[in-house]
Amino acid sequence: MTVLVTYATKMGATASIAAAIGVELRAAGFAADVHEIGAVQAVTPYEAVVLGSAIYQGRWLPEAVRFLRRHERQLRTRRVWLFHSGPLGASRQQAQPVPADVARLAREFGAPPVKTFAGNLQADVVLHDDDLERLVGDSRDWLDVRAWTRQIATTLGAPGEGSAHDARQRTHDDARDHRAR
Ligand SMILES: Cc1cc2nc3c(=O)[nH]c(=O)nc-3n(C[C@H](O)[C@H](O)[C@H](O)COP(=O)(O)O)c2cc1C
Repeated sequence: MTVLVTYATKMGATASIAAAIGVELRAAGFAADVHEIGAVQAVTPYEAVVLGSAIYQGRWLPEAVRFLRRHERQLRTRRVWLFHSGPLGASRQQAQPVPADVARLAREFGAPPVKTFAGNLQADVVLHDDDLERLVGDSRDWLDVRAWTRQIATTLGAPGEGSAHDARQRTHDDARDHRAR
């Protein structure tokens, strides 16, 4: 089974989280492709998708939301996990609200609750902004990232296994989408 791990980032923190998820999935025996969202043409080669975005001003990066919309039909027949990266400093462990557009799509996919990961803020990004300057630093929690990924691996089951019914359903839906284009 190959898992797609894809992400939207402005400053790289979410990219490193996605890379760590890929490493952990491979350690669990899965094939995992890790790509920035703009580099992904199709989700059809994948049985499961893990997608994350950085949060800015309470919202996901627009390319992440566009991706979810563009691939909505295919994602409905795949296992989907979503995460976002944001909180810093003293609030780093606080789960962040899921933007309404993302929450609606997550429901469509039957995805589990969106996971919040703590983020990273580099000093050069926030020069002359006193509020943000106080939050500068790397709050990322690699143990949290690994633990969440292990749960995904457990849910996906042993590598190579997969419901034949699920696979048939995906093939059927993908073929229908292809004809509809
Ligand atoms: C201008 C600005 C706005 C931000 N807004 C939020 C926010 O609303 N919620 C949040 O949790 N984090 C917020 N953050 C923190 C970033 O999400 C965090 O630094 C994240 O890890 C950056 O990810 P990236 O490096 O992948 O772009 C903000 C950071 C900046 C610089």
